[in-house]
Amino acid sequence: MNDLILEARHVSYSYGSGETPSLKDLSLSIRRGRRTAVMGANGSGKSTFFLCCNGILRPDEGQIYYNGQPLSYRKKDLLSLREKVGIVFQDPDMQLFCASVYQEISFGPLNLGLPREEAAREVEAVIRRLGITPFRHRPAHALSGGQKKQVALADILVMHPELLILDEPFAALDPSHVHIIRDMIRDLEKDSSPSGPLTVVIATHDTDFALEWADEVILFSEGQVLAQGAPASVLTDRELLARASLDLPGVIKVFESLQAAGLLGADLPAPKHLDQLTDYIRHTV
Ligand SMILES: Nc1ncnc2c1ncn2[C@@H]1O[C@H](COP(=O)(O)OP(=O)(O)OP(=O)(O)O)[C@@H](O)[C@H]1O
Repeated sequence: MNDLILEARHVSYSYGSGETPSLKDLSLSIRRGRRTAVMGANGSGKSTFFLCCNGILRPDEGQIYYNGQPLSYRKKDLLSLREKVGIVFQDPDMQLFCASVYQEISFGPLNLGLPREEAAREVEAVIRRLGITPFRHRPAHALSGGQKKQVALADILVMHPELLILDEPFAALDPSHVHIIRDMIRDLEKDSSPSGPLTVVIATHDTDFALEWADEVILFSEGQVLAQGAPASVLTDRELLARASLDLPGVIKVFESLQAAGLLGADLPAPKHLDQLTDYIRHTV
């Protein structure tokens, strides 16, 4: 099986003739089963790239490859691609259109032709798993922003995608809903589809989350890839972060100031999260 689930080669895209291109000769690769964080300033092209990944947008130039094959834009092939590549949009209102939460989550499996009983089993399982039971019969438009995000994720997970793209899943959430969505994301590690482990791509501005969660980070700037690599190297590079309008992770700021004060060894590797930093301190004092 191809190690790369998705690859973009020299992709350019403009929303209209005469518009500044939103993607400019962009090339990147996403490895199967790896957790990838896509980061960059507002307007750097992340959402536009995602829309190219499931064929909603077609590049003006260049090519997207899925499982080693160039995307085909025939209707039948696009429907099949969209079963495999699920996008949870930044704004859940772009995604939710059925009368009730239950109908909303059932729509995909029924539309796919799953027998009613099997579809109901799948829907019940995802409703339980994502804690949607208390509002399962409410109309989607009457939910809070956090609840809508839970339903939007359920909508996609019930389809068992191979590649799951979450576009800024924490945007506009209060801290308790950020926790709920973070726990859901951690729980996704158990998921797999018949063709292998689930690959998750998340667009976020939260460098602490990316440092802890991701295996790989891709930085976007002005429609191009500025850097792609391990979180511990990309997210500790102040110059790269400044060019992508991102902050140094908080845990790295504290780590570096403890090193500068001589309280932690200069040779310690960057911690991935607070617990690791706490361990360093415990072993030093
Ligand atoms: N529907 C559209 N029509 C015209 N231009 C658009 C459209 N959507 C996005 N753009 C432009 O394309 C560029 C890239 O936008 P995009 O939404 O892909 O960036 P982003 O990195 O996802 O930003 P954000 O972090 O704010 O979500 C921006 O200049 C934006 O104004």
